[in-house]
Amino acid sequence: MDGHYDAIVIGMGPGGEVAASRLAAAGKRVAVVERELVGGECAYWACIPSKTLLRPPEVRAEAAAVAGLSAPQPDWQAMRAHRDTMIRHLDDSAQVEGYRSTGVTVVKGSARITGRDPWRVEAGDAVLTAGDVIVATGSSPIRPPVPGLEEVTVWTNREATTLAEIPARAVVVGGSAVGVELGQFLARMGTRVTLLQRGPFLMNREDPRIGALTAALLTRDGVDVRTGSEPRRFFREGTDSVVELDDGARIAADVVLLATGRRPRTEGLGLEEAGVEVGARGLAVDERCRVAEGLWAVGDVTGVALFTHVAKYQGRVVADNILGRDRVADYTAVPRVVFSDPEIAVVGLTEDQAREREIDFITAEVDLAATLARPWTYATEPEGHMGVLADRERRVLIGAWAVAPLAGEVIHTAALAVREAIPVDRLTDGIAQFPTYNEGYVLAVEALNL
Ligand SMILES: Cc1cc2nc3c(=O)[nH]c(=O)nc-3n(C[C@H](O)[C@H](O)[C@H](O)COP(=O)(O)OP(=O)(O)OC[C@H]3O[C@@H](n4cnc5c(N)ncnc54)[C@H](O)[C@@H]3O)c2cc1C
Ligand SMILES: NC(=O)c1ccc[n+]([C@@H]2O[C@H](COP(=O)([O-])OP(=O)(O)OC[C@H]3O[C@@H](n4cnc5c(N)ncnc54)[C@H](O)[C@@H]3O)[C@@H](O)[C@H]2O)c1
Repeated sequence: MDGHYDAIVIGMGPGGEVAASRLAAAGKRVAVVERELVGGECAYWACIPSKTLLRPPEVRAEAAAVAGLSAPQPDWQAMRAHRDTMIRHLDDSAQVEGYRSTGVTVVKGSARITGRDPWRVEAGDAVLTAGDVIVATGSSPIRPPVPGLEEVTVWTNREATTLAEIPARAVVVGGSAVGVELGQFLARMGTRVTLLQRGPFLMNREDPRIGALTAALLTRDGVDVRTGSEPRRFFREGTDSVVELDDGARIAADVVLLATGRRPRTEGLGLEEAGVEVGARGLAVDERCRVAEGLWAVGDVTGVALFTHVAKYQGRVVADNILGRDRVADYTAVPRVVFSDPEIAVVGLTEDQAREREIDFITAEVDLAATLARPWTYATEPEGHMGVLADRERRVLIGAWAVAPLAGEVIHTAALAVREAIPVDRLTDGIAQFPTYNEGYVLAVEALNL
């Protein structure tokens, strides 16, 4: 395994996988180092299990919401078995074999950078050198520094997405993507969920309107949403995990689910020793995802935007640059979708971001049920809201959002408009298929009255 390679990839989540596959396909000698499972957090403990688990309760709720159907009963054993299939029973041997069969050297172990010029990486007994190293080590959950956390039953995304039994009571700490998705899942599976969010709004990276719509959808599913609330201490009482809030209130639960954000996984990589600075947000990269000469980073570890599609995009950017095709990353209009029911989808700038950039902007919102036919053919109690933000001067969309069924699909129409700066006049002249949720965009853009 020792030897010199064209490129070494550290971490084989989605970012590392895309970079490694592209470089290998282009004929480069590639070694990859993975300390857990090839596929990374996304494949085993994040995107894939969570979206797999969310789907049956979503279908159940959809069935209950159309005329003439009654809600099917969830079969937890079958759901769990399918989740286990989707996460490959936490076995990556087929993935490892797949890479080896294409000539990629796969080293299982924790990588450490021990030299530069050429870059030298050690993992277990292996010593590898290469002209290019790509750090793709992802992120770990943040544990809030609250006293007593070690005394209670704590779940991070790992325990929550591989859960074997549905807990009776859960306190979810954090009200953004992880808290909303997993909080809704648990509530729909019968858990009594209390969700604590510091600050006044859920989804606090987005506009407050989205936070309000999110709170409404969770509340409808029975989640006790407490904004402006955070744990002051945790303690155990018998078998209960008790959370004491900053206002003194106490909530007894079976599990405390941490959904409090993530930090870059850079510890133990030997970066500082190699003269590479690591910031609190992650490994700072330039517009080509370069950290230093011959050192690149992709995915969550860069802190740019913690999404699989961004990790994969950065993997493509880095592979192209290493292959001599100069390529600069453009993060305009990255979709941000929370797979709740209904879905929450956002793209482009929030109002605060537009203000910070001193853009003269205008917004409009449409109530989809009040304006479109599709919500009525979709469900007996239709719902859905869609909003747009436009730059008055440039006459283009700079942001859009939807909280509606299929919003995660529909948002790509707006993503294209924002990314390509399609003039508002072209958008209002658009013809969307009748009856679809997509028709909402023409109405929303018209409502801007630009
Ligand atoms: C519950 C949850 C649900 C999510 N759902 C979505 C979703 O639906 N859509 C979406 O776009 N994003 C989602 N995300 C975010 C997504 O999981 C991450 O953005 C994505 O996994 C980042 O990919 P990555 O390649 O940067 O890192 P990771 O997937 O974290 O992979 C990094 C890999 O590096 C390895 N590694 C780390 N250090 C070393 C080392 N020193 N040596 C060797 N190997 C190392 C790790 O073992 C790991 O396999 C979700 C996140 C969570 C927590
Ligand atoms: N569908 C998706 O694409 C998807 C799904 C899940 C996660 N992710 C990604 O994973 C990353 C992690 O998600 P996340 O939701 O854990 O993190 P986040 O950083 O997006 O949100 C954390 C939330 O927890 C709150 N919080 C933090 N500490 C708290 C405390 N002590 N008490 C109460 N509230 C507290 C914050 O105010 C914030 O709203 C995100 O960047 C997200 O993009 C994406």
